[in-house]
Order: sequence, then structure tokens, then C-alpha cells
Amino acid sequence: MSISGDEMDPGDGQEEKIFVTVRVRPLNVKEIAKNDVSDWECVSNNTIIYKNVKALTERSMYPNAYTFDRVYGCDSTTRQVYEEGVKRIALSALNGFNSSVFAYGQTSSGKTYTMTGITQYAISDIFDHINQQDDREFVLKFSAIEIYNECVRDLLSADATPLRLLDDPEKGTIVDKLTEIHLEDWTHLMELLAVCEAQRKIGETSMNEMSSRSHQIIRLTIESSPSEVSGVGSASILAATVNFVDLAGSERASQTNSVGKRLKEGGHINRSLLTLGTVIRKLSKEPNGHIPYRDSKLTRILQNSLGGNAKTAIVCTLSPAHAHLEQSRNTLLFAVCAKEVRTSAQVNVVMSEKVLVKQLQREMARLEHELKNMSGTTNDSEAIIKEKELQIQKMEQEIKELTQERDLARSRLDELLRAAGVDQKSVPWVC
Ligand SMILES: Nc1ncnc2c1ncn2[C@@H]1O[C@H](COP(=O)(O)OP(=O)(O)OP(=O)(O)O)[C@@H](O)[C@H]1O
Repeated sequence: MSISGDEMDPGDGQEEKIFVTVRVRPLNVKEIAKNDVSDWECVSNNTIIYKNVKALTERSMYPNAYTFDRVYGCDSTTRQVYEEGVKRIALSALNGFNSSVFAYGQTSSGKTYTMTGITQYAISDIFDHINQQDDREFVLKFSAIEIYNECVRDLLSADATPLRLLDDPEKGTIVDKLTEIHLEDWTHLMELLAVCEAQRKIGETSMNEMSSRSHQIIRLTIESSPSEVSGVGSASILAATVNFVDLAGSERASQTNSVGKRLKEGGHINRSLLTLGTVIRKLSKEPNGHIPYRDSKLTRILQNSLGGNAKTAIVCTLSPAHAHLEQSRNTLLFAVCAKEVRTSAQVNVVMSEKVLVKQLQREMARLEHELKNMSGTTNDSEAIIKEKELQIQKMEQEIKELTQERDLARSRLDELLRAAGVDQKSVPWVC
């Protein structure tokens, strides 16, 4: 697989908007059984409209048409959602840009369904790309984080002790002691994803038998360095991460009939999503003002993806059912704000000690060479000066001799004039 310029948009350090898409899933069996109807229609590649005619005649504070980078109706495939924009963002990590792909939406709207496909398509493309490159060597590292009830957990560790978040002046927020596993191949990926799935907190609610009760971040770190055959031209080492974020779904306790444990989870989920919504809204309206990233673990961990050094795509998922109109509108409002948010991704170049030593050695050799050339030039100049000095001495000697000869000639002339009795003053050429 080759990555074309279109797919691997460089744009180092340039601001760009978050790529926002909306995907509507089909009505599910329960919704059909309740004779619910579909409220939404994608009328073009990027416009989705509210099609409930009765409501159109009512005065509504909500818009009835929304435009995004792409919209996908209920007959769309995850492959389409991936190929038409999300892929470009995800694969930019191969070129050293941090990137993130999020799924956001109410519970049971299709976030996990969409993100599972996107994660696998993207990592499959990353493997293909790596296999076709012989001028660079790649190392892939896999890690997985879960945020459950505001606690951060390592999905690759049997130890459920919450992990601490630390502030790194260069990298931003980092998850302390997070397991990173060297990813070998496709089979290895499938094993790791299965471990994450088994570890992730899933519970049954009345809206989704397999509801994700936590936020999940699958993180792939891609490091690449010039291979032996590539020569010195491309000496940089690139390191970037791509995050695949499957958020827990926003929900109303009344709709999910939550009590006890599920209600508590729902409270945490909604609070962190509220912070995410506030962060996105503030970034879209006053990006230079105070952004409350630190109000939730989710926004702290994803700070770079939301307004910093990253390329970001958000897939907002909707249930089409009329029963979920309010939630769908909230999701669309989130999406409207998200499309105004700008990030500015930079190529992340790192130096290994080996490369650093090599570069210093090269620089020293260059300086030594320059020094030698300079001392060569100095020697030449000294020789020229010496030669000139000799010439000057010779000329001074000649002047001295000529002056002596002139004086001798004058005195002889005086003698001759005196002997001839000629008055010297009457001879004009005798001074
Ligand atoms: N586009 C789609 N086409 C067909 N089925 C879908 C689609 N999206 C979701 N589904 C189905 O709908 C159900 C709910 O989807 P999913 O679990 O992905 O929702 P979710 O948004 O992740 O929910 P939660 O927030 O509760 O975890 C699943 O059975 C899934 O297979």
C-alpha cells in the first residue's frame, strides 16, 4: 500500500480544523418493535437534515440541517467512514504527526461498532505501509487505557490499581507506569485487542446489552528511523502516537433505567463528557481563554488531541430513533462546536543517543576540515605578505642607490661648471 500525498497531508505546524463526521446507525430491533421512526436523513455527502415533518412546522430552537466534513446514513459501512477522511488523520502518525480518532455519541448509537472497525483498518494499513518501506525501520508500541469512574487503568495489566497522571514539560500529560508492548504483527494485535475487550468495563443497560461503561483509549506509538540502506539523507527519527478513542456513551438515567452501580457509572460518564463538551465549546469560541482540561482525566489525557499538537477526527454517532431526538440534537451540537476547533500538528522528531553521537561526530569532522582550510588560507596570506615586504625592501634599496647616483652626478656637474667658469644660476636645468 502506498500513501499518497493526499492521504498523508504534511502541513507541519499548520493549524487545521478537527475533521468531523456524523454516522447514523439503522433502527434496531427494539426501536422497530416500538414502531419508532427514523428522524434523520443524509441528503448529501455532508448535510444531514431533521425530517420529522410535524416538528418542522413547530418553532424549534434547534437547526434542522447540519453540515459536516462527511455524513453517513444507516446503510453506510465502517470501511467508508474510515476511507473518506479518518484514514488520512490516523495514518499521518506514520509521518511523525500525533493523531487521534474519537467516537462520540449517546449510548447504543454505534461508537464501539464504528471504532472497532476503524482501529483495525488503520492498524492494518499501518502494517502494510511498514512492510513496503525499505528506507526506514519502524517500531510499533501498543498500550491501552481505560477511564472508569474517573480512575485511569491499564487495560494490559491484571493490576487494577489506578494509574497516576503526571505533567511532562515536553510531552504534556503522561500516564505513569502504563504498559507498552512491542507490537509484532496482526495476530499479536488481535490478541492484545482481545485482552482489552475482556478487561474493559462493560455492563448491560436497558438501551445496550453490551454498554461500554468506561472511556477506552487504544494507543499506538510509531517510531521510525532510517534503515541501513537509506544513507545519511534522512537521518531523523520520528515518533508519534495515534489514539483510537471509544468514549462511553452519554445517557439519561431515565432512559437507561439506571440504578445503583450503573447510575454511579452514568454520573461519572456524563460528568466527564460534560467537561469534554465544555472544553470543545470553549476551544471553538475562545481558544485563547482558560480551557478546563484539568477538570476531568479524559480531557487531561487528550489535551493535545483536543487543541494542541495533533491531527484529530471525531465520528459522532446517532441513533435515528425519534425517542432519542434530544440526545441526537445534543450530539449534533457537540459536533458543530468540534468542527470549529483547530489543532496544529508538528512532526515529532526525536534523537536517539546513537544518532546524536553520529551527528556530533559529523559536525566535529566538518569543523576540523574548515579549520584546516582556514589555516591553509592564513599560510598563503603570510607568504604573500612576506613576498611583498621583500619587494618593498628591494625597491627601497633601489631608491637609495638611485638617490646616491643622482647626488654623485650633481656634484660632478657642479665641478665641471665651476671649471668652465659658467655661472650655475644661468643654467636653468641645474637646481
Ligand atoms: N452502523 C451500524 N450498523 C449496524 N449495527 C450497528 C451500527 N452501529 C451500531 N450497531 C449495533 O448497535 C448496537 C449498539 O452499538 P454499540 O455498542 O457500538 O453502541 P455504543 O455507542 O458503543 O454504546 P455504549 O455507549 O452503550 O457502549 C450493537 O449491537 C451494534 O452492533
